[in-house]
Amino acid sequence: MIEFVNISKKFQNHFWEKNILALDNVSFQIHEGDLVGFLGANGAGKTTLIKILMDFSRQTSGELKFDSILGESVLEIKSNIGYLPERAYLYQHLTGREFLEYTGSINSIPKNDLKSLIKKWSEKIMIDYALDRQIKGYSKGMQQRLGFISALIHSPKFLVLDEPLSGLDPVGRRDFKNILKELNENGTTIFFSSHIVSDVEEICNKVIFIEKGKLLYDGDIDSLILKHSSDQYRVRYVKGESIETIRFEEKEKNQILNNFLQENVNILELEKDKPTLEEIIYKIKK
Ligand SMILES: Nc1ncnc2c1ncn2[C@@H]1O[C@H](COP(=O)(O)OP(=O)(O)OP(=O)(O)O)[C@@H](O)[C@H]1O
Repeated sequence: MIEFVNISKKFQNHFWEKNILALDNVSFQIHEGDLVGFLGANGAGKTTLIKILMDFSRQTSGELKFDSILGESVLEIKSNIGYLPERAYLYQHLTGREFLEYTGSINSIPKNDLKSLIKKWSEKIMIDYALDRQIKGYSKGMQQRLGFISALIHSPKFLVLDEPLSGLDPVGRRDFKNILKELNENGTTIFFSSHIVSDVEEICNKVIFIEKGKLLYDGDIDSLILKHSSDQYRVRYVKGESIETIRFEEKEKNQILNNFLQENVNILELEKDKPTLEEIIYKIKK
């Protein structure tokens, strides 16, 4: 659907300053139906790449390819993409409703549809109670919710979100993650940046990981975890008043489980001892 081919981006603000290589030969693809988490530390190059994707900034070299599912012309492609920037600028003097009416009209949503879409999304994203207040009185999380609606109100095929979960409380983060999952299940391709590995592990099927402008991993989360899994099993069981955990190799499995059965041990959990995505990312970085 979208392919980044050897994308590099250099910044040089003044001729006497050293170049900053914000992206270094980055190549990967986003396929239709993907829910992709774009991970990287502060300054890794996430926003730079997203700005190139959104055509707000030009790469120094490399190519960005869109396939025809998103449209033939630049205008059509843009109309099929919803975008939430890292720091969305929302017109502070407008009310939430006026702002959504404005974003809906620039996305050519008919007036009648727009009214019901604003109602549906503001209720779902739980900002309906503040729609008639001026945005300047909104908290950071409330502005994030409004920005999120403005990115998706025109039902784009592809959603690009720069740090959509920042500024939200734990309940808000959970709601947003559920909505992202639901949108993806209903066919929207989603690409979002984050610092929080566990959020990405929880909802994404694919991860792109960059460090100092270089791509370190691009692919499926499940196969990455499997690749880094050991041959060990982990069992949690009840022993007296406490819960114990032991680890053992594949070849010891039958013997240990037989022993547990004979002794009537209460097993709470038995699974392959696999690392979390966070542990793997930490390993890849080193
Ligand atoms: N306009 C610019 N001029 C000069 N350097 C820039 C510019 N924009 C970004 N950079 C540099 O490019 C590098 C990548 O920045 P970028 O904002 O893409 O990182 P990020 O991964 O989005 O970070 P964060 O998670 O902190 O938002 C940084 O070293 C940054 O200082």
